[in-house]
Amino acid sequence: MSHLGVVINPTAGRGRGSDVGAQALAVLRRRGHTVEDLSAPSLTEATARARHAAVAGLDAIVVVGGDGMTHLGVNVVADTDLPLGIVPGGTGNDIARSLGLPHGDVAAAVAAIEHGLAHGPRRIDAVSAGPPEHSAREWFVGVLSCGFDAAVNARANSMTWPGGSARYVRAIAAELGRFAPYGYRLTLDDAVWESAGTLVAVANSPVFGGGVRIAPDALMDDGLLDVVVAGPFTKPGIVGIFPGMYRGRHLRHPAVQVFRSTTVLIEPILALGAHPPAAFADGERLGPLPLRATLHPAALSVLT
Ligand SMILES: Nc1ncnc2c1ncn2[C@@H]1O[C@H](COP(=O)(O)OP(=O)(O)OP(=O)(O)O)[C@@H](O)[C@H]1O
Repeated sequence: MSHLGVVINPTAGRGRGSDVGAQALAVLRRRGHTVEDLSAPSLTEATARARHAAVAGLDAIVVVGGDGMTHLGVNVVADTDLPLGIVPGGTGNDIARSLGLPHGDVAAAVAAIEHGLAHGPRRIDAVSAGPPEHSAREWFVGVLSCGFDAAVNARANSMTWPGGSARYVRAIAAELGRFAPYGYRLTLDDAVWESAGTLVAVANSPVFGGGVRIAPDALMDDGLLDVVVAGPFTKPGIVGIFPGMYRGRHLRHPAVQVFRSTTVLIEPILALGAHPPAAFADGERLGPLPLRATLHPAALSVLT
């Protein structure tokens, strides 16, 4: 039996997180594991508690929630041998889905964790990102984005009403109203893309934003980032391309390109367009450009 540190986000999945978390604790304890509840009132405090516990002889950290909680777990265990278990309880759960983890079924999620504990974790790539001139880095495993969707995300987070997906509809409308193409320079392993653009997504996994297949061919264990860039769309152009993105159809558009690279430096070029919005990674705010993202092969152990 294992010694597990569990971090629950009670607010995940529009408030379902605390129920899913209570179920996860009960199932894990019933299965004979020693469980330490490391949850806290905020993401920052939960991260600090998990970091503290991680060095005290746990067999794994288990997060309960959405992509934000996976992001927390990744930032605790990346580049160590401590494995990460995920009980999906978020709204989108894009990373858990990309890993093929069961969602909506706590017992099945716990079975996947136990399978990983018994047979050894799966190693996947993780990405570190931060300002090029500083050593401070944050990890992610999903998608970093610093285009139109990041502006929408930031705006939705600043709104107090309405709730749920209606908030995103309102945020999209507001951001479309003020949209002008952004100016970017991307320096990749063997290419430079310098252009006005609408979207830049640095993808380790294929899906973000609650089911948008932004980089359909991205693999989490191929040692490469899929860097998706979109040229300067008009406002109707953005509206037109969006529905097809759930199926990855945007890649057929001549203004959309995908680069593969192990590292990417993203800089704002104001001579080419507006200042791009601050980046989000795994759905969490990362910070303003310039940013460098570097892929670390097999840097994360996940229980699947
Ligand atoms: N007690 C808490 N512990 C951890 N995170 C919390 C807590 N309270 C609020 N949060 C916030 O929850 C957000 C992460 O939510 P999470 O991703 O787990 O669920 P979700 O948004 O419903 O799912 P998804 O991202 O998959 O759509 C973070 O931005 C964090 O600030």
